[in-house]
Amino acid sequence: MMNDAPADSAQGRSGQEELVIRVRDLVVGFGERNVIDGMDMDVRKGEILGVVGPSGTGKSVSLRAIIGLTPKRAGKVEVFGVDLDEATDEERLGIERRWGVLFQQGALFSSLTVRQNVEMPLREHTKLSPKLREEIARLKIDLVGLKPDAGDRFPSELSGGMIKRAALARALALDPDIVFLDEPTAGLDPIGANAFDRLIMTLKETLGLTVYLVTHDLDTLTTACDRIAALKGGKVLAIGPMSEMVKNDDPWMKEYFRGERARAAGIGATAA
Ligand SMILES: Nc1ncnc2c1ncn2[C@@H]1O[C@H](COP(=O)(O)OP(=O)(O)OP(=O)(O)O)[C@@H](O)[C@H]1O
Repeated sequence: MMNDAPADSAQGRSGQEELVIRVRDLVVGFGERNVIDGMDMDVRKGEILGVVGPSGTGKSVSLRAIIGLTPKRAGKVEVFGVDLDEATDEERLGIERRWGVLFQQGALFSSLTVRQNVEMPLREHTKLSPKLREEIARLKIDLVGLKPDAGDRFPSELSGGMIKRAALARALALDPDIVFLDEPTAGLDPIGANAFDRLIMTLKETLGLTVYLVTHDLDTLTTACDRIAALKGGKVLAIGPMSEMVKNDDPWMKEYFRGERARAAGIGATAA
């Protein structure tokens, strides 16, 4: 199979990429069912890792389990070399400050303006003055390509693309090293989705972000992702660049990466 050899430590061995997230034997379930059932995953520093898989296979659950929003039944999650189960409250908080999350549908507070939404993590995690918080929120709103007046608007007054950008601005509020994005281009038209992909790539390049990106979007996978992790049956079926994905003979992988939609997106031409 095409799984990359796991590195020995979160620091990485010499000559290997540095890992920022290291997941081993992760099990997450609800009721009698384990949705994630023995998942291993390495996320390298500075990469955009696209996470794909059949609907309901546990992509969002994997994201939520890594950040601790959904409890795991077994396994280990290390972020920046720290085992989150063994971290002190202080260490854990320190790590939480180093990641930002964009949930599906943006999940902005509807009663707050965009600027107040972006300020929220700064209120929770810092003692900055209101003036400084507001200034930082303005900068983040600008960074994601929204006009300054968008800051005064409420989420209900924004287009789908603007909501995603506003949610991204909030995810970037604390200058994170990692961002978790759950289907950021879902519901956007192709032009809006493409612009969002470019924004993520620019932020990765300029800010050195590591990105865990759950998506169904073949264009995003081709344009933005350095590597792809395909989940199936609660495990990582394959992880690697697109050039490896298109050669995988698993039936779902074949259909997804070499089927009609993939061909329309210009993928598959590189398949053997
Ligand atoms: N809080 C929960 N309680 C019970 N079941 C849940 C919960 N959260 C997720 N699930 C179940 O876990 C499975 C995986 O859900 P998840 O949202 O991770 O899928 P996904 O791979 O992201 O799918 P999609 O591509 O359709 O968004 C689904 O069957 C879902 O119903």
